[in-house]
Amino acid sequence: MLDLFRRPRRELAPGVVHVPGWLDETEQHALVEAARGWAAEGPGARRAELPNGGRMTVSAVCLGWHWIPYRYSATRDDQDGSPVTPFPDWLAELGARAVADAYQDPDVGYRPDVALVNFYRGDARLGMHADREELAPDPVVSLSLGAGCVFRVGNTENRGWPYTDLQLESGDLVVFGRENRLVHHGVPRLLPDLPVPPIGTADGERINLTLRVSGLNGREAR
Ligand SMILES: O=C(O)CCC(=O)C(=O)O
Ligand SMILES: [Fe+2]
Repeated sequence: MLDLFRRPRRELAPGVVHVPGWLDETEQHALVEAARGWAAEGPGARRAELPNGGRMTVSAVCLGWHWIPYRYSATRDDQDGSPVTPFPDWLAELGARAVADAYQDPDVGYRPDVALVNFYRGDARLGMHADREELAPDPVVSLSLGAGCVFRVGNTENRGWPYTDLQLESGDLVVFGRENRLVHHGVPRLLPDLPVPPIGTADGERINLTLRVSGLNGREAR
């Protein structure tokens, strides 16, 4: 169906692009299935412990490199020490297509090797932060599935004002890179009352994947 009322692609700041409804329902469903598989593998998803002793409210599993606040490792050092789940080729190809579409540049080369797969329920939220553990300057690709949320895009200087709040829905793509690669961002709350297509998420559940280029090139992280 010709979707005349689709929310338009929007560049929020240089290098920060929101593409609503980028994934179709079939692709969303496949990603939810894949996320369930990764979350069930080995020690599974976990709420990572923060340096202050608290735990994140978001539960996550990593692909390619294991992210622990705030470093990468080849092994799940905060779990059973097993090797991290490999990053699949098909996901790298999806990431390349995402960046090409968001930046409207078919020749943009993008080869992600890390994914953080985040599971949100209820009051789960993500405080303002910048993704700065990567050594490469390439953009971050964010794919949203299931329940909607408020996504806060701030500035590169600090975690506060100025910022813009946007609504992310199932299937939405956000890419942030270029001069805003280190922009602060976060998820202050879910929007569980928005309609969600039947893609296999539970009531009120949101799944988000961020794809990144680690720049670690097979080297052991710090
Ligand atoms: O859940 C989101 O939309 C953002 C996730 C995020 O910023 C991260 O994993 O670093
Ligand atoms: Fe992030």
